[in-house]
Amino acid sequence: MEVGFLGLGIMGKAMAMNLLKNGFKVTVWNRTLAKCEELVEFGATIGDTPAAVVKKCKITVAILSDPSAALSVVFDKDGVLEQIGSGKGYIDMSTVDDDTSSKIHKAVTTKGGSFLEAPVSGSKKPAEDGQLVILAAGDEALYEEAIPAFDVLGKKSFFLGHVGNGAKMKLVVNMIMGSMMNAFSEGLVLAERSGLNPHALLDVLDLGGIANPMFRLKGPTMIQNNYSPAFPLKHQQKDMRLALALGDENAVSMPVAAAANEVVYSYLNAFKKARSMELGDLDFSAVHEIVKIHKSSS
Ligand SMILES: NC(=O)C1=CN([C@@H]2O[C@H](COP(=O)(O)OP(=O)(O)OC[C@H]3O[C@@H](n4cnc5c(N)ncnc54)[C@H](OP(=O)(O)O)[C@@H]3O)[C@@H](O)[C@H]2O)C=CC1
Ligand SMILES: O=CC(=O)O
Repeated sequence: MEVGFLGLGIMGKAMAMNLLKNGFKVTVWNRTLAKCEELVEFGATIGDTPAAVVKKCKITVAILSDPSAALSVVFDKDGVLEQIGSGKGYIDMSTVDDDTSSKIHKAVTTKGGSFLEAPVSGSKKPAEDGQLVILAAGDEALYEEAIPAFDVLGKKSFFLGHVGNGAKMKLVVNMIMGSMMNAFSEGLVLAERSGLNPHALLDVLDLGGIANPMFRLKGPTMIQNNYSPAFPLKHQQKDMRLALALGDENAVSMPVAAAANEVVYSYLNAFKKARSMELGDLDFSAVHEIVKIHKSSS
């Protein structure tokens, strides 16, 4: 199966590599073209533009940073729309809001192509290991056609119905994750400042009812102040922002998520403040630094 792949960031690189290692023919494009070279060593072909990739491949997958990147790759000059058409499928795996996804869906289908949104849950390591959870919605025939690729990329795929449902599911999940990360950071700081060993806290958490892979994976590195990016903080803040907007649209009050994103006691704008301190490219667990700063200054 020949697949086009747009976007070779942390996730895209790992995912495209998995496809190559599993026998797919992959044509890649990335805004910073130099990032394509590494994949060529593993058999990838480079497309000069998104349009060139779509022209060559029956199915093209994209995973890009945010709504504006997702729209730009489709609608700008040399973009996906220039070559999409009957018999071609476009699968956007970026985390975006349902409005963005719907705009892309409308444009692609107006030109006769088929569209699937398929954001993923799971971070750099699950992407490398082919253990993502795929949250697909849109064209069911394209979903069925993409199953061999999804089986390589993920451990489980969900088909959630019409376009927008995948985007919304992903935002709900990441809203919960962002709120949990704030609470976890506060717990680590509270343990340390009250004279407890934070490693003992991790052991206790891991044996109880709130044990989870995120605490297990991130806890030890957070204690070491190591925020090497797997899921960049700037993307987590984008997801909190989009989830809060979804809450607004549906008249759902989300004080915990709002607090995580906007106002938590006196460290206002936890995620936003972290961005302004240029922590945005670090892992989202770097929110821990903000909690620590606040706890020192209060
Ligand atoms: N990292 C993670 O753990 C997870 C991330 N996600 C989501 O997946 C998506 C990608 O994440 P990740 O790989 O971590 O992000 P990265 O920041 O590592 O990569 C972003 C990608 O988007 C491209 N890009 C950004 N702006 C534009 C633009 N205007 N036009 C064209 N291309 C652009 C970048 O190109 P360039 O190289 O030129 O900058 C790069 O390929 C995001 O939506 C994120 O929320 C979902 C699950 C897990
Ligand atoms: O979107 C991030 C993730 O870990 O999932």
